Amino acid sequence: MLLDVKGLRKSYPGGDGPVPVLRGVDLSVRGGETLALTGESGSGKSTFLHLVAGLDRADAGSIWLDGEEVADLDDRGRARLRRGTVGIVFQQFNLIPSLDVAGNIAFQARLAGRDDPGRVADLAARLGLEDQMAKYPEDLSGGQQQRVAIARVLAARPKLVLADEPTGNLDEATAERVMEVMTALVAETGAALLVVTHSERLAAGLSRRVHLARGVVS
Ligand SMILES: Nc1ncnc2c1ncn2[C@@H]1O[C@H](COP(=O)(O)OP(=O)(O)OP(=O)(O)O)[C@@H](O)[C@H]1O
Repeated sequence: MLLDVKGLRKSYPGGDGPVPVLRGVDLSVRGGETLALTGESGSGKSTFLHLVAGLDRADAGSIWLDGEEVADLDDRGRARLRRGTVGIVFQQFNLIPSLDVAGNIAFQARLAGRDDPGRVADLAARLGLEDQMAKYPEDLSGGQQQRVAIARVLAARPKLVLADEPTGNLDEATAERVMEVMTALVAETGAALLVVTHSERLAAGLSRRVHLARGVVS
């Protein structure tokens, strides 16, 4: 099993004490699987992705990712996990403003020691970014920034790709093309893909569907 989550709990502080968001989430994902994670706004989808990527700590439960317990890792171990094992496409893209598109796409792959200019060029072409390579993030549209964020993660060849509404800023045709590229590329590398989405259409194109409600996944 690539990802094995058990009994995951997370609360945030609230005025009247901690507010539980995740109340015991269980989820197992094999390499090669593509999943849609649905759930109402505020149900905890982003919280879940951040915990799996080691960006935040859970209150209880376990996250086994590629044979390692994420909670047991120190900062260096988490950094290593984010460099090589798991890649996350953030809702807000989080591109590096001082790097051009080519630099942004290659950045994570370089950190992971998987720098491959051919792959960067191929990803850029497949995501329709080939004419934007010398531009900086501030000169891109929202949809272009979103595609750079996707290319950056895929360039590093992580075993698990997490994506938070990765087509939220794209028109339907572009969204469809981007999802095709994402699923094709994870299939090529045997990776798994977990996509947060509100789109029925997008969810229908993936191999499994899970729903987060009342703090649990079903
Ligand atoms: N850092 C934080 N501090 C306090 N509360 C938080 C924090 N992050 C998230 N929350 C709360 O936790 C709940 C879940 O938030 P989360 O962003 O995980 O939901 P989501 O399902 O991803 O929502 P959306 O679909 O709108 O992006 C929300 O009620 C949110 O207000």
